[in-house]
Amino acid sequence: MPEFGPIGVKICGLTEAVGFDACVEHGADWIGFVFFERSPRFVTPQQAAGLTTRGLGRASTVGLFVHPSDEDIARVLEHAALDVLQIYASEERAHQVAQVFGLPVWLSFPVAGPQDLPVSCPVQRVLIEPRPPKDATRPGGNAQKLDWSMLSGWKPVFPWMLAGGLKVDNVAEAVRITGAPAVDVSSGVESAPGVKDPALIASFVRNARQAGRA
Ligand SMILES: O=C(O)c1ccccc1NCC(=O)[C@H](O)[C@H](O)COP(=O)(O)O
Repeated sequence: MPEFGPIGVKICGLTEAVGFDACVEHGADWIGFVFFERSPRFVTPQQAAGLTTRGLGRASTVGLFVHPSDEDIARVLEHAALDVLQIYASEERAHQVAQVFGLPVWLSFPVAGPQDLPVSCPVQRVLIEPRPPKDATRPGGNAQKLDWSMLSGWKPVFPWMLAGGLKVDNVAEAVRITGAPAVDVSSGVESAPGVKDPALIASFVRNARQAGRA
């Protein structure tokens, strides 16, 4: 798998070949698939498998699961080759998933205030995301932005990624303020929920990379 450069870029919630191919062409480090049925970005294991084969060896694939059982994950892995499991669950459950499947696990940390920022990394990487509103129908992918200033004094020594409300025109500022080593976007590179826009993907990757070099 490619090593990521100054800043890692993940594009999440791919549902179709046009968007997937744009991620590969423009050099995204990770491409994410959402296995959460209530999401507009939901894909079946078979759909994900069809897409992952298009980018073999050129980008890592990430499967996103919300409070999954082992069977939920196993059902997907029967079809789709995933490099990383990103989960919304407790730290204990994330650790268990890593042991059961032997794959790198990333855990989402919903953050409402500085008290929610993790002090250690229970798995391979943590995702720092805004805590969703109470009436949200999903725990992420809501185009909701974190108050980045909250992270300015937070200096983790473990791998992490910034997510939530990132866009072509704010990713550089987000990286500058937070010092994020990697960024994750979904809504910000879409023309409609679940439909990725190749031009926005290209600009997002370029702007994130430039920010990482600054
Ligand atoms: O995207 C979804 O529909 C989704 C459903 C359930 C859990 C998480 C989900 N998305 C998470 C993400 O795609 C990423 O965290 C993303 O970077 C943040 O989303 P966005 O604010 O839309 O860029």
